[in-house]
Amino acid sequence: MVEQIRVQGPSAGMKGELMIPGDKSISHRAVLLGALTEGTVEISGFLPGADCLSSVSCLRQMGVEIEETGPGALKVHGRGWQGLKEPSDVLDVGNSGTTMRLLLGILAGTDFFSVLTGDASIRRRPMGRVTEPLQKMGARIQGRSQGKLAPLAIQGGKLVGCQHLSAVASAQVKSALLLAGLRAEGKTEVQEPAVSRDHTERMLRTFGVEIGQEGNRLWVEGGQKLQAAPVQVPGDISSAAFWLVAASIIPNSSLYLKQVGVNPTRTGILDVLQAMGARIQLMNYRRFGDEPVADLLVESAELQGVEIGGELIPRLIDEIPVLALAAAVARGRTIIRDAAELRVKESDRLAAISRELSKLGATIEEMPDGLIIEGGAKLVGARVESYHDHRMAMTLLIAGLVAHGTTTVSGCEAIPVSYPDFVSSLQRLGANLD
Ligand SMILES: O=C(O)C1=C[C@@H](OP(=O)(O)O)[C@@H](O)[C@H](O)C1
Ligand SMILES: C=C(OP(=O)(O)O)C(=O)O
Repeated sequence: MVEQIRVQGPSAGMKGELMIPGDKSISHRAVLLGALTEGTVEISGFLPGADCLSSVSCLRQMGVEIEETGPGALKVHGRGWQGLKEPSDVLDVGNSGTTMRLLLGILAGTDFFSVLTGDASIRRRPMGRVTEPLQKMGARIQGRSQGKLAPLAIQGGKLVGCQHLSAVASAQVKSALLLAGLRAEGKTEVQEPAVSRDHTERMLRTFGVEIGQEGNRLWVEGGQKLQAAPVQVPGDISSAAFWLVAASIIPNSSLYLKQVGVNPTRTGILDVLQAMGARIQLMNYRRFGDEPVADLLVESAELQGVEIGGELIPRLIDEIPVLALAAAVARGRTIIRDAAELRVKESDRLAAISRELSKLGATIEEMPDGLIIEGGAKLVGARVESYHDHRMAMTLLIAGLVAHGTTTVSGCEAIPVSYPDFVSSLQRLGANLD
């Protein structure tokens, strides 16, 4: 993927059908949890994004055999915790926070030593939210900043079940602690301030694990085994979000997005766009295993500003950059609150989106935990920067489609982290790129 892409705008209406690539969160879990079963997990619709491939390569270093049997088709030969091998070199998670945090939860319950690192962005991201509760369960973890920053060294061993109260609604924290809990003595409980995505719980139940639940509080008893079952990965609503916004804000557009995961812990973007006046229809509602799926038809619409915050935020956390673009061209003001988590993603997404959309003519004020966006901007092309953040790069390319003139987006090499076909899909839909 080239580092820099130029877009000529404004784009004519976008029309057509798109198969949305596999869900990143579910793809990670299919291989990571698949490796913990004692059978063969057949996966279809796996996302070949760089982040998920980092999960695959770390597992292979731990002796897990993962075969590619076709496009998006993998066979994971599970080894159970006992069958995992001490990696003979450092595990590199690349740009993937999900790989690092879920692997920490798994490694805590092994009987060997591992070292985990990643790229410059990963080495800045907070890991104390996972390492501290794992240490409380008995894991021995060391790293920079008193074990809060990667590289991290972890010596697996005997764990004891604990009660954890997470300060953030984070599926990565919740998943790591539940996984460690499966290897701990007794009961492990995790409570989060709001519900985060629940793919781990759904997949663990599919693999035969019993999980207790009362509202935002979950618990597992240690010593449970995972049984292999096939996993069909739905399309990623976080990837569909770019098309939902593009088709809404480019006049005369109509896009049919196939096979999109519509798990209610992920559909905040649909609720908010619909509240803004977007024309989105859900069709052919069905299930892929335990995950709900639908096709989405989106057509251009006049959008209006909204105010969002609270429990909605974890349901659309990764979509906020592209939502900010929709808000910038909508009528009226949008206020986004309670989204300070965006400051500790691949980039500081609150700072990045307000700075870069402002360069295109948007009026955005950054708050410590959100954004105030004055809508009605007439965007004009400029040079913009993605900070090596895949979601920033894709948002800015869509912004370039509505801006008048040339928008030059740098940092596009990050796009394959979550959406390897994004640029070719844009071209197929007629976007003027070079
Ligand atoms: O568990 C997951 O697959 C993810 C959880 C979210 O992160 P947090 O757990 O840090 O909220 C999300 O932003 C990330 O893209 C993927
Ligand atoms: C934050 C993201 O992923 P991760 O935390 O896995 O790096 C993302 O994909 O937007």
